[in-house]
Amino acid sequence: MRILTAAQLRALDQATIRAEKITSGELMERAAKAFTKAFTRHFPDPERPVVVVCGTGNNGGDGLVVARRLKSRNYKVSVIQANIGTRSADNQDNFKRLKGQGIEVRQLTQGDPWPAIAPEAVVVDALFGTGLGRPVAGYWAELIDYLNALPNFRVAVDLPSGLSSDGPQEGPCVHADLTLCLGLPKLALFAPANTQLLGNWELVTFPLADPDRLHPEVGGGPAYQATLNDASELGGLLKKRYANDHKGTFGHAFLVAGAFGTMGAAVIAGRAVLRAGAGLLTCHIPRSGYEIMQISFPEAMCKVDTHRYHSTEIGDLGAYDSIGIGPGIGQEALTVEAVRSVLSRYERPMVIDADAINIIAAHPELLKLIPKNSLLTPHPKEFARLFGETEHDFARWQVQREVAKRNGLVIVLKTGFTSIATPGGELYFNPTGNPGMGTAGTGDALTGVLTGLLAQGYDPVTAARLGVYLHGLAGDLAAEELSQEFLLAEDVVSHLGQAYRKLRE
Ligand SMILES: NC(=O)C1=CN([C@@H]2O[C@H](COP(=O)(O)OP(=O)(O)OC[C@H]3O[C@@H](n4cnc5c(N)ncnc54)[C@H](OP(=O)(O)O)[C@@H]3O)[C@@H](O)[C@H]2O)[C@H](O)CC1
Ligand SMILES: [K+]
Repeated sequence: MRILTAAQLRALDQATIRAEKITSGELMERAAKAFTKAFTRHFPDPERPVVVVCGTGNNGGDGLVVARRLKSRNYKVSVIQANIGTRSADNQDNFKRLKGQGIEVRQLTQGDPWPAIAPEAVVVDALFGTGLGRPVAGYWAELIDYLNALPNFRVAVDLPSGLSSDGPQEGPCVHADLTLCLGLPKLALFAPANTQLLGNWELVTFPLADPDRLHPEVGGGPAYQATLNDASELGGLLKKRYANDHKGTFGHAFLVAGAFGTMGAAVIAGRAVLRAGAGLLTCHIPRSGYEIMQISFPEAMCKVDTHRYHSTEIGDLGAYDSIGIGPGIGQEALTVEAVRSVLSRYERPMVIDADAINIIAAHPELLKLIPKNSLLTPHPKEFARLFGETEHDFARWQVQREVAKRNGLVIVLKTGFTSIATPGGELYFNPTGNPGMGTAGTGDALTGVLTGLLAQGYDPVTAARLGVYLHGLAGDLAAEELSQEFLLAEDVVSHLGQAYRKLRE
């Protein structure tokens, strides 16, 4: 699913109107109908009052339609009409259509005292959406502050009012508890800095023209900002397994992980390699890790380093279909040389994580040695060490894209909505995963999953998109069963089976 800018979304609306020979009012009706359906799912009790705060653009127009539709479902709904500017045509029409419906409408004009809102009411925020042209200021900014200070539950129509859809946040913004985003996702939904403003968000879909078919009109195509990975597409990318396949078919993965005190990273990553479906796994570990590995993970083969505590000399790499390097390896001088040697000798895409990333950050000349199309999986701090600090999320995505393209790498930036930048210049966002996965070892599990997918012959971009999705979905399924608090990395790994099953459905 494409992520469009506000301007592209406007063009897509127009393209939909032309292609389907509908009016803009009918399109607004579609959007508001879908919103109302989602809203009533969240708030099934019609006795709970709903106050819709409407602006004068089409976001306000959506709000007016939502009020009318909620009223027809017997909700106790009223409207606060903020007279911000000139009403859009569809706003005007829908304002007229409120008459005679028995809906209380309170007008709010600059300078008016703030309207009282009962604390149990759900506030529907329809002041501004994607048409925001500048930071909100003056009286309307104070209205936003007033709404934010209320104890009420706030549901944003499309976006929290005041949120910049395509760039860093400027100015005041409604703090939504729930955002029901209309039609297609906007980039702002994925920015970690916007988490508090958006609350939980959901996409509310309704029939819109396909932006890929209409991209000349929408001004998109390669210029689309990004893509949100969805199950329907990813499910189709899973490889089939055939009766005569065997462990050789599914690849032999090699993992360089663990050191004295961090052998758990090797165990978790190793399990994930095989649970993701690789046929064979060899782990390179320091001598002191040998018993730990063999006992806790008998399915793995071990190559033991000459050093007792660290990996220092890594032998022949020719036999392996994929390599994962980094979890728990530390940054000892001899390990740095071992990493350098692996990077310079291996010629196929590999997975580089954790300490291997920190080693590369400390020795930038290593970046050029990384085999083309390899996967780098930094979290934001590691990303900053590698590629420098950025001012905001949007700038970081830009840098992520540039460095992926320039170096021919797949860069997996691990955030709430992990982003994947490809050598071809695309940016994908992942929708699965939950805060319960912020626990030790889940990153090692991801390294394992990605290494396991590469071993099975998935191309690196598909491996990244699938691996991040499956890892997050396994975490979601585990959290559903066990709670977010309880979650351990091994729970994520042990739910990979269910995640595969669900994705194949
Ligand atoms: N396909 C869909 O998803 C559909 C979504 N729809 C909804 O339409 C809005 C976008 O509507 P639009 O009319 O383009 O814009 P807004 O309603 O968000 O706001 C425009 C009005 O607000 C004024 N404005 C903008 N910034 C400010 C500001 N900082 N201070 C005061 N006033 C501001 C603007 O006035 P200008 O002076 O800038 O011209 C407009 O009056 C989208 O979010 C969805 O909710 C449609 O229903 C169609 C389908
Ligand atoms: K809004």
